[in-house]
Amino acid sequence: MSTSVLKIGGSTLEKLSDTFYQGIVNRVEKGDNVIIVHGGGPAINHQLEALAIKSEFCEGLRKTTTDVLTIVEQVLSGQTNKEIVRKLKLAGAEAVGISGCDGSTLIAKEIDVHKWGYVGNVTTVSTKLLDLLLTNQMIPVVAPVAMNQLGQPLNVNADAAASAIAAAVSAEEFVFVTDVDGVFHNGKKLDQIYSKQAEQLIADGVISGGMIPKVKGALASLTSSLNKVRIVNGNAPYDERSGTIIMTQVKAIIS
Ligand SMILES: Nc1ncnc2c1ncn2[C@@H]1O[C@H](COP(=O)(O)OP(=O)(O)O)[C@@H](O)[C@H]1O
Ligand SMILES: CC(=O)N[C@@H](CCC(=O)OP(=O)(O)O)C(=O)O
Repeated sequence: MSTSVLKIGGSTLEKLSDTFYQGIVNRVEKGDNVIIVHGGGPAINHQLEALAIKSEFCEGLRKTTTDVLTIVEQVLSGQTNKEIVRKLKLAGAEAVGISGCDGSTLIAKEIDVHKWGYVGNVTTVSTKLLDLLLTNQMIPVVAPVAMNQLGQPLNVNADAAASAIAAAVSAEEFVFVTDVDGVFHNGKKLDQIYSKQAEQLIADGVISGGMIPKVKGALASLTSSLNKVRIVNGNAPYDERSGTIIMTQVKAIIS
């Protein structure tokens, strides 16, 4: 039995087909463990705009005031999370939507209150609730809202939350599902990139914006049990050649 973590980006959520969800359910029926971690940046933007609440990004992270935090939690936990749960139910599986606050799944620490406000980096992952759900054939669907040690909710980038979870559950597979076919360089999709190359592409500005936390999250989760992470398009058919694979140099030479 293998454990997979799928991070579904807000960029692609609205466009995912029934076949995508059916694919997840088929895997669960075969006995695989699947954990979904989702984003929802565009839906948060939409709601903030509707309420005329200003929000800006600094180095890819949303500056999160008390007002922004309320909307982030409402949209991610209350809206986006439940939409995914319902899609999975329609596809034939039981799913349970949680946020990182539930069962202390994600404990985080403020990165820099002056710069970002209530934004955190995950410091601890508890896998208890995830295990409980998986052993009962329920798909955990995790919204990236965490808590600090004092119970203060913190907004966490969804790619970083997924990466922390993939490492904590020792996932055999970790996939970022987004709105592009993979990492592009000079107009061409890169089929695979090694860790050093990935760092260079970030430094050169080839990998920018929302692709940065994905590639950094992929690099952070690479271990001996997880030697490759894939970035794929949620709206394209999935096969062995799909997307961009991020892998460590050493593993690439051995395999
Ligand atoms: N080198 C690159 N290759 C592909 N996409 C890139 C690259 N650099 C930046 N991007 C951007 O990253 C985006 C994906 O990140 P993001 O919009 O945050 O998606 P998600 O909501 O799925 O997390 C792409 O749509 C693209 O605009
Ligand atoms: C701190 C921070 O920036 N949090 C993100 C959380 C959602 C997210 O990451 O959504 P995507 O995966 O769709 O980008 C935000 O507020 O937008």
